[in-house]
Amino acid sequence: YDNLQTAQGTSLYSGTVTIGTSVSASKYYPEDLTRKVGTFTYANGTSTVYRIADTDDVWNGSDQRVVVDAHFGASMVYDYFKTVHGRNGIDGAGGPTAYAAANGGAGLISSIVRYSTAYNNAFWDGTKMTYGDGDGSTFAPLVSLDIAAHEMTHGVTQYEANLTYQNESGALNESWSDVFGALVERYVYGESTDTWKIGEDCYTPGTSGDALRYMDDPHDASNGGYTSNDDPDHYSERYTGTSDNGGVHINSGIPNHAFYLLAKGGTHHLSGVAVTGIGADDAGKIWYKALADYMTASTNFAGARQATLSAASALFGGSSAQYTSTQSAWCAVGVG
Ligand SMILES: Cc1cc(C(=O)NCC(F)(F)F)no1
Ligand SMILES: [Ca+2]
Ligand SMILES: [Zn+2]
Repeated sequence: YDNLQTAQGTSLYSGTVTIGTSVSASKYYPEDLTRKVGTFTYANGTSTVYRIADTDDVWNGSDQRVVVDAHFGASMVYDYFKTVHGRNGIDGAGGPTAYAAANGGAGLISSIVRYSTAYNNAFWDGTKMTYGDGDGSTFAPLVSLDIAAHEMTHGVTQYEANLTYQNESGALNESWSDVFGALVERYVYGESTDTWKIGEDCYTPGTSGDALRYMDDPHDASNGGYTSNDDPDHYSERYTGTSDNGGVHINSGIPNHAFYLLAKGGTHHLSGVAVTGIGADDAGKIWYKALADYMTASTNFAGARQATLSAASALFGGSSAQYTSTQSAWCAVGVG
């Protein structure tokens, strides 16, 4: 929601849009032909998708807020990967765009809002982004920037390592999405304590200060410690059951915390291992290169440690502070 003002103040989406072969006059669509990013909507509670239009390009209707935020989010995710990592879109080639092309728009990386009814989730389905409105209690509409980046990073992972979505490789898949969710939010709004919270802008709208996950403190000790947000932050605490695809949203706390310690430094509350922070920019470069060049579908936590060490060595050298801190970050969380 916090992006609506941007749309009201300026013509964030302006001008005519090429629709198929003809150009429509003075009708405004949230379709950015430069970034190849477009946002569509489900008709309330149906499975019919349509292109939402506006006549004056001020998107302040009650059903337009989620469109603005989803489109803003996708645009910022595109800009982050292009500007920071030199990656063009989700698939690395300015796409995938087939979905929109097949549904009446130009070829665009598509986001769809208002999925289902009171749907407390968001997801990348292999070709496009989809957001629920939330039930208004557990979630407000799930169009917050870190969630958009989290989900669209599942797309990036799919075209790169394609980490199998279960057990340790699945927890890495989830963690890499949380990491780039945090990094995109930091890229747009600057670093703050919210950077390391996931979903804080849409989780429990009736409660301030909480979040879906906490990279700086997966156990969420601030909330009385071992609570509903009780995710592990050390390998010795990993979940080994079968729910949640083998704990993919639970064990993600372990690599999430490794990334946090690498970026910000600190001493692990359980292992007592101290990590000298290298900053989120260099940590993000290591994490991206590991995903793109060294990780595969079956990579586990030990493999992720090795992949990030290989990336740190390639980027900064095997005796660099970045390499040494990558070693200690994984050691702090009990991996390697
Ligand atoms: C349990 C559980 C957590 C998630 C989750 O993280 N979803 C992505 C988000 F965008 F909705 F946050 N899904 O099931
Ligand atoms: Ca956040
Ligand atoms: Zn996810």
